[in-house]
Amino acid sequence: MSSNVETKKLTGDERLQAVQLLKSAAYVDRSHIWIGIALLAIAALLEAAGPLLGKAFIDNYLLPKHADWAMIGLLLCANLLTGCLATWMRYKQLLRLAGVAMRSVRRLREQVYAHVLRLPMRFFDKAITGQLVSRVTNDTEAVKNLYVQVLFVMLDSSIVVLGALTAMAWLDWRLMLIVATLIPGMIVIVTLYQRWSAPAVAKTRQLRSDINAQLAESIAGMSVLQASLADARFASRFDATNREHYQARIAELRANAWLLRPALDLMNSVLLVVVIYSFSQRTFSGIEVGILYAFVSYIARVVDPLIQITMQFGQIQQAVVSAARVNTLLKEETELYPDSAQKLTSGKVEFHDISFGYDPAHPVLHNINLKIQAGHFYGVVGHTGSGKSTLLSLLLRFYTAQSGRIELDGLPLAAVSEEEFRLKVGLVPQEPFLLAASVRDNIAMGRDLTDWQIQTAAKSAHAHGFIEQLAQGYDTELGEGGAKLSTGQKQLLAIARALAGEPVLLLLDEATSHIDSETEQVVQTALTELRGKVTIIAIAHRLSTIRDADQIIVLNHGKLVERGSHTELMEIVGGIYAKLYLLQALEE
Ligand SMILES: Nc1ncnc2c1ncn2[C@@H]1O[C@H](COP(=O)(O)OP(=O)(O)OP(=O)(O)O)[C@@H](O)[C@H]1O
Repeated sequence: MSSNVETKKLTGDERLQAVQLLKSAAYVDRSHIWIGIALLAIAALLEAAGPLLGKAFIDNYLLPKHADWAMIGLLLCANLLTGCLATWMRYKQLLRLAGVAMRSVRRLREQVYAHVLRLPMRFFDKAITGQLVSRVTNDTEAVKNLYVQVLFVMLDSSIVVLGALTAMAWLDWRLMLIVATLIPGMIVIVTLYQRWSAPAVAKTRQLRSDINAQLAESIAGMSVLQASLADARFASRFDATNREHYQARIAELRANAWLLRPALDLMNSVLLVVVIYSFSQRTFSGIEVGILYAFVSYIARVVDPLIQITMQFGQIQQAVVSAARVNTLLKEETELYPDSAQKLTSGKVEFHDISFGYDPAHPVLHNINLKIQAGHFYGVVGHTGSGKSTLLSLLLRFYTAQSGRIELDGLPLAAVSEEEFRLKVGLVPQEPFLLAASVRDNIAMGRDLTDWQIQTAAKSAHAHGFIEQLAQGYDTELGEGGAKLSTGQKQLLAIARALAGEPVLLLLDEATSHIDSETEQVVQTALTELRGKVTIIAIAHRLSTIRDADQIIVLNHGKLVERGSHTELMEIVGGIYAKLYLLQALEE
């Protein structure tokens, strides 16, 4: 995830693809863009007419003392009208172009988020949460800046400059050429400024990303952080990063204050001196004064837009880098499953010679062969790190085995459509993930379930009783992470959620490790009642949970070493299960 785009220079290809992404995000709004540009052009041209009207007033009426009030009134009205019209058109185009920018960023954000939701679990093994959040928020925001800057500031400024230069050329092309020297002069100054400030700008961005990452990390691990009295250490680490960020920002502003503004102001003043001096060299006639007025007005008008144009190059660069990062994320491959109509009905599972390693060079599962009968209850046990969760992850299609095959209902796992698979394979993880939503929403999880289905699932999970006791029953809002429930209740709710999809296969990954013995009894009863209806595979550290399973599978260092019922396994002299069981019995 921490792609090389983060730090290295972009290649031509990456740049091209990033620009393509930017174009495609705004493509549907292209008609708005053209209308916005047309409005902008008209507004800029109307504004460029102002000094010309001023010049006509000075040269034709003020200096010759020609009091033609009708014409003077007409000129004033024209000035007022062009000003008002230009303002109105700017307002209309701002609405259009800002709308395009906002919608483009919204589309891009939705596209990125939808993509992230479909990425395989192996992606999240490497992903850094803070960076990922930054990709979806900051980087797409930088892309929005591009639309606002390029479409709005650059176009606006270019049209203003072009209009002013054309009017100046019409008045006096030689003087216009003098003014036009502003353009290369400014490009030099701004390029120097950007070179000087680039390291500080890059550092600021990096540090902002670090701040995000630190925040995300501390919030995710808040309980551990507070319990281990690490808050002071984390706060001082955060302070250090924040201070560095502040210093980098100050360095950036210093470059602006010391180099950019003074150099540009100096150029502006020198240019005015040159223009006024060249006027003084000519015959001082009434007509020249009007032109001088128009020129001074135009110079004042083009300086700012020119600064804006040159300053935008850096912004564009940043937006392209951001778009390239977003693009790298969008290019992360998602798993594609067929749109097959095959239905899962029985929940029979077969592992055929499965070997797998997160790093293929270091397998964690070796030649697993296992047939799991439909409707039966299987327990999986083994020492820590023996590969139990990995076995479930393969079955859940989170990862794909390097060799061997897994079949569900006699079909290769990859042949089942995503919708059917997620509907018919339920998972109860060790940490129940609850949304800050109502009990009902937490069970339905966006699926189109009826109240009856939700309640039936809750009853099967033995959760209905405590839900009814809650203040608003199924409508009770649970707060973030299900803060209002006990750990056991959360787990029962997670089981209800898994059952609500009416799965044929239910997987429990240490669902009873954190709950009290009483709730464990409830879970055990629920599992027993599901026998014959749903195939259950439960990993359990607490062996009492799976004691009554039809079959218990024992893994050791990634190999399937024992299998059988509790009684059968207890009879194996020196067997791993028997040892684990006796050890737990002693502890209790
Ligand atoms: N996402 C991962 N990336 C790389 N290695 C992993 C990943 N998840 C697990 N492993 C490694 O794979 C091996 C098997 O881990 P697994 O989680 O399957 O064991 P487990 O039997 O479920 O352990 P536990 O009982 O502690 O949960 C371990 O060596 C572990 O370090």
